[in-house]
Amino acid sequence: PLLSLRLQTIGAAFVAKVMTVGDQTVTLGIWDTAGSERYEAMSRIYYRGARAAVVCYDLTDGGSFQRAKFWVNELQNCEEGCRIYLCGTKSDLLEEDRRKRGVDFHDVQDYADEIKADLFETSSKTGQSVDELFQKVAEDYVNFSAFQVMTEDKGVNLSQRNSPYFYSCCHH
Ligand SMILES: Nc1nc2c(ncn2[C@@H]2O[C@H](COP(=O)(O)OP(=O)(O)OP(=O)(O)O)[C@@H](O)[C@H]2O)c(=O)[nH]1
Repeated sequence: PLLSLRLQTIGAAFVAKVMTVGDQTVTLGIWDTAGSERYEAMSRIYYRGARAAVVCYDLTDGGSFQRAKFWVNELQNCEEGCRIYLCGTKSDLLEEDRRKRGVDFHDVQDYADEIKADLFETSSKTGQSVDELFQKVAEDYVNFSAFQVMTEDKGVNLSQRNSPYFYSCCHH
């Protein structure tokens, strides 16, 4: 094309997605934060208190996987109650040509095991595995919250500002 326009995320975009898990309805509040390091401080504001983070990298770009590790470290250091999902994007390009894979699948799988993250390979173009990813996020949220309620003595004190429930982006 003569003119190629690519909109970069500045700050964050928000969408609410209503999901069904068994007989429960869960509304995921999803913030799409800027991947660029330039907006690093701003992204931090949006994921504070998040219960789940989908860390994306481009399956055709090894460097993007290294940058994804930076965000995983950030989350591990700052967000104890946040489950991490690794998401390799643009899987449609690999369907076209396997040689385009820039990150070895087994290396990512090993890393995912190490950080106890689930791993998905998705395509925004074809929609491949996108629904599965968000369904897993919702299911884990429901199951993990149920487990947490069972193991907590007397519920949750919402007046505690550092309570993960206070900032939770997901709610029933
Ligand atoms: N083939 C293919 N191209 C994609 C896919 N997802 C994104 N792209 C392309 O990759 C480029 C970057 O996509 P974005 O969605 O803007 O990437 P981003 O990581 O959100 O970037 P920031 O907004 O800067 O954080 C665009 O040219 C998209 O068209 C995909 O699933 N398949």
